[in-house]
Amino acid sequence: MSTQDINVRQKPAVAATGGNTETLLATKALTKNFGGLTAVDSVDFSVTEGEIRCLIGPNGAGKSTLLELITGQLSPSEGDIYFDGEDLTGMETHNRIDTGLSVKFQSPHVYENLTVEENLQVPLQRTDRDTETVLAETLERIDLTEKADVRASELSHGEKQRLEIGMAVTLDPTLMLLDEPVAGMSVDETADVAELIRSLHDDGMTFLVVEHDMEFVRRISDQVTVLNQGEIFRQGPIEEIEADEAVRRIYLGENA
Ligand SMILES: Nc1ncnc2c1ncn2[C@@H]1O[C@H](COP(=O)(O)OP(=O)(O)OP(=O)(O)O)[C@@H](O)[C@H]1O
Repeated sequence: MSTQDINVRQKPAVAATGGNTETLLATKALTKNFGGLTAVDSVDFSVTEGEIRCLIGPNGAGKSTLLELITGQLSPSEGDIYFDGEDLTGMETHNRIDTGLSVKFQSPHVYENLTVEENLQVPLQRTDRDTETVLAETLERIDLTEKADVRASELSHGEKQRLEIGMAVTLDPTLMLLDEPVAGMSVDETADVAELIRSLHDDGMTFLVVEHDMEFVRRISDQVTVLNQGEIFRQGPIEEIEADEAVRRIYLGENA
């Protein structure tokens, strides 16, 4: 891992270069059975370098299962996962993180008794990045510089979520996986996280985001994948997805 400034990434965003279409993550016929239930059903899914891809779908569609297969918390029943040209299938979660994959789960996984800065130091122990520089930049980026010495237990829900995104950011991942990053947040907190994601994206980070909050999806993503009953139901720009009657019936009808 390099000690580069986190604001100066080696791989520029698609937005900045205007046309990189390299596939970063790909699943091939990925399947997960839980007994008689097929939660993820032969899914061919890909994320292109430089994009913010949102994964939506009704409750029980298989979104979290797909994410957990990608992170390695679950093993597939069948199929393969490729990331940055490497076959991840069968690789342990911590080794996947070393390939440039980082994840932030739905509920904050911060260390309540540690300060904000100490929390950010935990993932940095895995790397040879310049701790002082990365800490200062990450604190500023997640807008918690003023609270660097405050215990995580004292933070609001939104601040904890930003801190956990910050912990993932310290690893300078190529692909960030976020599971419902704005669940339970106020409108203002949601806007802050949207801004944080967009700014990380502008610096070249690729995102795969599972989210129910359609206003948030509209703010951050161009391309959306709709999962239904373990299968890809639709993929396309957010405007098309929102205008699609069949999608509205299976999903947006609940939230529109
Ligand atoms: N460990 C498990 N054991 C058995 N069944 C499971 C397990 N995990 C998930 N499932 C089932 O797999 C299906 C897909 O669940 P999953 O949590 O992936 O859906 P989701 O799209 O993330 O839903 P939500 O939006 O409610 O979080 C559901 O029917 C769920 O009950």
